[in-house]
Amino acid sequence: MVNYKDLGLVNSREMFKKAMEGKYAIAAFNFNNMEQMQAIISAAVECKSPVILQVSSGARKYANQTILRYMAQGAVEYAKELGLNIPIVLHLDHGDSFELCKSCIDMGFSSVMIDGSHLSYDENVALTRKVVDYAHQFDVTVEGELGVLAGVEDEVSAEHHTYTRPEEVEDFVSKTGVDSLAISIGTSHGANKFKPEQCTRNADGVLVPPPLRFDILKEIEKRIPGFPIVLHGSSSVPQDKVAIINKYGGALKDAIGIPEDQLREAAKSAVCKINIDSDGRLAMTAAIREVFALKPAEFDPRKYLGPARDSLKELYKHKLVNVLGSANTVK
Ligand SMILES: O=C(CO)COP(=O)(O)O
Ligand SMILES: O=C[C@H](O)COP(=O)(O)O
Ligand SMILES: [Zn+2]
Ligand SMILES: [Zn+2]
Repeated sequence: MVNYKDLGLVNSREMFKKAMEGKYAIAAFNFNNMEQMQAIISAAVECKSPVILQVSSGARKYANQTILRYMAQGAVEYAKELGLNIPIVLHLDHGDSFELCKSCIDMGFSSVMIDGSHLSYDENVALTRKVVDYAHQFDVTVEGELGVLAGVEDEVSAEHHTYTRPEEVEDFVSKTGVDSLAISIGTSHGANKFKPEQCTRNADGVLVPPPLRFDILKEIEKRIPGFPIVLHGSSSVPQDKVAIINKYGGALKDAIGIPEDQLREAAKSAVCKINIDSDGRLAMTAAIREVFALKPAEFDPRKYLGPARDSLKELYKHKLVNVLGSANTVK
């Protein structure tokens, strides 16, 4: 048994409280390897921002949960070495069982998500409550979810959005005791968030996605005032990265994300945590493809993972400074 407090990590409670008061959001960036972790931490330190290191089920399979936990522990030391002791949360993304959440809590995660959104309402409440009861003994914070994102939610695939029903949130929050709530208002995972036929085109012929359902968010805020809300599937799918990938042999078709203006607006509301994974994947892939295309004689992984890490760091800094607004909140 390891408690996150002994590793220098923090839970999300204080972070979300400040984000709510300061009208900004905390970035939760997914990581699977050293370069991603370094890019996240160095960006957050330079921006004087708190940050959430997020571990998905795919990351656990790819990199191993224990290794990722040690990397997060290393991240705390790394931040100090870079010159600022920023608050860092180690969070389990889309936990799908009590056992998985327990194993993360027992090995030093400071926050977990239990995603019961695909279950019946009553089953979701019961599972989430069970995780909260365990987690709170160790002061670990818990994110629950109501509503299903379109596309692929880990192994759970949903054909259509099932938007969060505002009339359920009060009951869910009070029965489960969760610390934050992920909702569905039109975002989805991956780099193809909308089909072209769902979009309109602007004067330049560029696809414009349908707006997020801010009306649902407002209704939720009214029913649970001051309660931290989480937005999954919040990559913006930068078109310059998509263009570089396709220029150098990639085949991304109709890639489209959530416009940054809408995330900026969300960050000012009760949305305290915004999840971004796909944008980092695009930044890394674009940088690596470019090196492969322009320097075909390179075979030292550091010669392409290095530029990928630099590009990731720039992307993360942009998110913290220009989109989520969490920069300069750590003294
Ligand atoms: O929600 C996410 C992780 O839980 C990531 O969403 P994106 O695929 O939009 O980056
Ligand atoms: O929630 C989805 C995340 O973007 C990560 O998914 P993953 O399991 O492929 O790492
Ligand atoms: Zn879900
Ligand atoms: Zn997600």
